[in-house]
Amino acid sequence: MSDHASRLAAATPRCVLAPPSRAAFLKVEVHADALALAQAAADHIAEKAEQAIAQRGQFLLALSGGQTPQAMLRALAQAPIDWRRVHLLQVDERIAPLGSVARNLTQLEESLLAHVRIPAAQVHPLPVDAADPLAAMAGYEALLRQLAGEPPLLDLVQLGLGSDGHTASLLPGDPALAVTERELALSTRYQGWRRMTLTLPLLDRARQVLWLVSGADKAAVLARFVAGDAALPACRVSRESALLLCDAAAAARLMLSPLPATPLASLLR
Ligand SMILES: O=C1O[C@H](COP(=O)(O)O)[C@@H](O)[C@H](O)[C@H]1O
Repeated sequence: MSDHASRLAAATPRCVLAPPSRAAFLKVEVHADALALAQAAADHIAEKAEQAIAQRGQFLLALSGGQTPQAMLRALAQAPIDWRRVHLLQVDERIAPLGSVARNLTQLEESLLAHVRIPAAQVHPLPVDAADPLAAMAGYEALLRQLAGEPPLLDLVQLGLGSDGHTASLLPGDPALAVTERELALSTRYQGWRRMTLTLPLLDRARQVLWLVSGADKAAVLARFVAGDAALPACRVSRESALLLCDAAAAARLMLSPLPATPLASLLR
């Protein structure tokens, strides 16, 4: 861990505001390491689940794939969540065979679904196995409207940040980034697979977007993301209801300001 990162973690400035401009303000929490980050993310999701269930009777949660969420999924499996009231959706998925290690669903099943009592009918994998993916996508959009209203509004969407600045399967230069009239889109081939992804309007509408970023290999792209580098697909996602959780290694290149105990802090809650 760099000196800057250790100081950041040691001082435990868990809540910080990342400038550069008011419009780009992002609430950030830095945690000491990947394990602390995973636990914090699981605790946060459990808290949001409790609130949503108390207020609306259900919790609509969309989870990303990749390596970063794995520890969080294991922590989530131990969290006090009423899974009977949860609907679980995927943020994105590779068009790969069922059970393949390339599928985000495979890891979701191993790390979370095998350990919690969520009714099978409330797990909604993206329909990448369909013979006609476009028709299946329309069906999934209808399901979203049925569960989450018109237009659909998810309670919490957890997003990751790829080293190239992609998030979900919204990839640099991909036409799926420009889709505004649909809730789902297909990407071009990327690292061997075409993918299905939630689109920007659906992500932007979520009651909360929870970013999860871990590891020194993400420090450079995270600094660009926090600074609002418009070249990154991840920077296209609204920050209005966003919270970024990262570990100190990923935060090593961030310049952050402590969240003041002023009216501004309450505005951001
Ligand atoms: O390809 C993907 O990568 C991103 C980032 O994954 P990470 O392990 O580097 O955090 C992920 O958010 C997305 O769901 C996944 O399909």
